[in-house]
Order: sequence, then structure tokens, then C-alpha cells
Amino acid sequence: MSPKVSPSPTNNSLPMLVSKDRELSWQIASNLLISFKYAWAGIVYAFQTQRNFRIHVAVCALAIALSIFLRLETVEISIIAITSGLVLTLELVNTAIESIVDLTVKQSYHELAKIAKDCAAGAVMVSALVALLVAATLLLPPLAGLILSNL
Ligand SMILES: Nc1ncnc2c1ncn2[C@@H]1O[C@H](COP(=O)(O)OP(=O)(O)OP(=O)(O)O)[C@@H](O)[C@H]1O
Repeated sequence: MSPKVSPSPTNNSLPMLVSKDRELSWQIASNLLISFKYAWAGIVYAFQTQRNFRIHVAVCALAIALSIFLRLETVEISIIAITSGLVLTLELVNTAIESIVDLTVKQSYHELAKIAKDCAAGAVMVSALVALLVAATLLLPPLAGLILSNL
């Protein structure tokens, strides 16, 4: 018995399939540049509205600047940059989850809304603690050496 093969989409049916997949979307970015514009708008929104995001941006920038100033190995600077990037990424995801939850339940209390928000905030906290541990492990020894050599 020959296997059932779905007909391959023709050039005409492809746009229909794509729009069908995103039929709930109010708008779809028409090109890569517009996608970047919306992504940047999300980062700006998080920076303007989320105090924790601003704090994390400042601390991460400081950690990366310090790692360059202290002439850490390239791999060590990369590790600090990766862990910092993870914190900022999870802050953005946390902001997105908060918005979706607020959109869904509005101003009413819901136990599942609480779980979603608490878990998203927990993810940020775990990543921030790991980033802090990594930065302290890599930055404190050369920083202490620099301070002691100048005493
Ligand atoms: N609709 C809701 N139903 C139940 N609990 C909620 C709801 N909205 C918020 N909470 C509780 O209040 C907490 C704070 O919610 P909020 O939306 O202010 O997040 P946030 O303080 O901005 O979080 P973060 O500091 O991570 O940005 C949540 O972690 C959750 O425990």
C-alpha cells in the first residue's frame, strides 16, 4: 500500500497557509526592518516601565565594562556577557507574561495568574543570582588584586 502523501503547496496556496497560521494576529511585520523596530519598541517599553529591567541593564553593563577594564580572558568576558544577556532576556519575557496575564484576567484575582507571574519573576531571580555568582567569581579576584596592589 502506498503511503498517503499530502499535496505539496502550490505557489498560490502558500500565502494562504502563512496567513492562516497567523490569522489571529492583528498585524504582521512586513519585513525584517519592521520586525527590528517592534523588537526595539519592546525593549524601550520594558526599560521605561520596569524598574528591575533598568537596574539589571545598569548592573550588567557595569559587569561587562569591569570585565573589559580588568582585562579578563575573552572566554570569561563572554561568560559574563551570556549570563547578563540571559537576565535581560528573561526580564523581557517576564514583562511579556505580565502583560498577557493582565490582558487575560484584567484587574481580577486569579490563582493561575498569580502562579504565572510568580514563576516568571522566579525565572528572572534564578538567572540574576547565577549571573551574580558568575560575575563575583570572575571579577572579585582580579578586582581585589588591583585594589591591594594600589594600597
Ligand atoms: N491578577 C492577579 N491575580 C493574582 N495575583 C496577582 C495578579 N496580579 C498580580 N498578582 C500578584 O502580584 C505580584 C506582583 O504583580 P505585578 O504585576 O505587579 O508584577 P511586578 O511586581 O511588576 O513583577 P516584577 O517585579 O517581576 O516585574 C505577582 O507576582 C503575583 O503574585
